[in-house]
Amino acid sequence: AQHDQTLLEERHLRYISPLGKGNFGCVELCRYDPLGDNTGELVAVKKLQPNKQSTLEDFQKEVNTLSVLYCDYIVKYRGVCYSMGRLSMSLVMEYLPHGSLIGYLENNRHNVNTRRMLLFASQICKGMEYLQTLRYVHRDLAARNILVASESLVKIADFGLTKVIPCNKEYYRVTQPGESPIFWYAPESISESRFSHKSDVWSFGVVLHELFSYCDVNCNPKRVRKFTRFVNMFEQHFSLNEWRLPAPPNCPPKVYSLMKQCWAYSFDERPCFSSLGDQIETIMQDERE
Ligand SMILES: CC(C)(Nc1nc(-c2c[nH]c3ncc(Cl)cc23)ncc1F)C(=O)NCC(F)(F)F
Repeated sequence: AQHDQTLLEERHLRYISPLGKGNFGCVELCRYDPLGDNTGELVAVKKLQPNKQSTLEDFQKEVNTLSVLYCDYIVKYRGVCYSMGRLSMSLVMEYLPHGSLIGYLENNRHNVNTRRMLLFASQICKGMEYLQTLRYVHRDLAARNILVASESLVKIADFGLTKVIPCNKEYYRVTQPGESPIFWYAPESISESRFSHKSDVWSFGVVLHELFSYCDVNCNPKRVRKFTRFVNMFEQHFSLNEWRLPAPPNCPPKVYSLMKQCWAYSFDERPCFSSLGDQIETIMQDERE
């Protein structure tokens, strides 16, 4: 698809407040207000600061990725904005007022029930299924990268680490793995830096666990950064004694079994996103009765 290079003018971007730090840069809440009368749209602006980790072409790839994605369950791209004579660029996305899933679940614990979690899980599944049709591997699927659009709609965001799988292969091998959020990584991603749709499925299992534990940090360890000396400990944990996260409190057994399917040690035993979506729909039916 032709990359949609919607060019937005920096002079119409009104800074409002900081939103957070993502992969490759900070993200700010702005209003894109060409009429100058405050009727413009609120947007999330990801400013790239080229540094040792990320270059302009990394950022251009993220823009190209997001600009061809049209899906209800993926954060919408609004355009790019160049400043300082194209020396720095910003990725402009729709602003979702409820923020990331982590904050939302922590603040709305009481009124998010099993059915709502299953609805969110099925939407993330559909978004991942769509990504897969374009041969994209997200590589950073985690509750912190899911945005809440409304109390009944979530969207996948932060495509800074997303890669396209080459046509003649079923996986993507990362050459210089930077800091890696290994708690969400499949074993083959930790030990061989190998990423595929099936490693995204592993991460989806972790997102399911985060969802059903209301992203309660006591239910899962903090973000552990990859230190090579821990790698083999993690690997033997996963394969030999089948170490897996315990079921979150009050998690329906059928949902925990979904998580365990996603955490199959060998990636070809893990379900695909369409099968996961079907299984979630079935569990939703049972929950409705
Ligand atoms: C780095 C950044 C800013 N972090 C946060 N964004 C938003 C946040 C709140 N509303 C938003 N609308 C759009 C976007 Cl791209 C972000 C937000 N809220 C809290 C954040 F920490 C982010 O991009 N996180 C990944 C994402 F949550 F988007 F998956």
